[in-house]
Amino acid sequence: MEVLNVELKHGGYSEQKKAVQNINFSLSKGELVGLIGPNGAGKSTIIKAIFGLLEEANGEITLENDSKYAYIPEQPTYYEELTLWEHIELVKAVNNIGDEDFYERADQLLTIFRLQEEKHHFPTSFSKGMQQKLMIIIAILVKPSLYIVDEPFIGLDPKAIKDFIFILEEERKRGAAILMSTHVLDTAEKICDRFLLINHGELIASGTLDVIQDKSVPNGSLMDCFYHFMEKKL
Ligand SMILES: Nc1ncnc2c1ncn2[C@@H]1O[C@H](COP(=O)(O)OP(=O)(O)OP(=O)(O)O)[C@@H](O)[C@H]1O
Repeated sequence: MEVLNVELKHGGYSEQKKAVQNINFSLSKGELVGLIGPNGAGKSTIIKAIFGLLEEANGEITLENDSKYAYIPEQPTYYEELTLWEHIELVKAVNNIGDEDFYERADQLLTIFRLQEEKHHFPTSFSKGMQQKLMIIIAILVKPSLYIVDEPFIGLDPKAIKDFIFILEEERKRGAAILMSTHVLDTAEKICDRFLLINHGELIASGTLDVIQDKSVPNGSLMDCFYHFMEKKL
């Protein structure tokens, strides 16, 4: 069953210049799909199009009925005047989450990500990695059907990356679909079911690693395949 369907004819930041075109893909329940491509390829533009935040867009984005989505941005955004715990309270109120185990889950996540001692501190005093963890925690608490995650692996320490990957696995078992943009190809290769390779604003290859290898470097790593496509396009 599809959680997200993207049929983007073109999109960009002005009428004259299209940043992305002919981007068609969908995400099924429980799938983790990697959005891969070099700097400036159009990954963030596609994410903006999904959220309806693009100045110029032509196409159709369909989200499964009544499904909640959560965005984990690369650059953390937070309220300076709220503590970590107040952010958690805000997520509960805004999303009308009545789960009895909400606070228990929140506490578990604070323990996993080693933020218990900072529970009542303001995120302005946090490191970038700690702020990223706050973004991750509040996204998970929403129990979304769809996660859109922008470069989670730069900034998080190795333990946090391991814990985050484990939690994503659990979320997938619950049925959540995940679209993840990343440059960390060795990790993407290990955890993603499928890949969408973007270059110069177009979807140049998509599918499982096997399918991508068949079109580029047989038995190659995702990195080998990526280089192959980049060289071909230059
Ligand atoms: N706010 C903006 N205004 C005008 N053009 C933009 C804007 N943001 C991005 N672009 C252009 O759109 C194209 C795609 O950029 P995008 O940010 O989607 O790339 P990306 O794949 O996310 O890159 P990165 O890996 O560096 O994050 C680029 O040519 C970029 O210059």
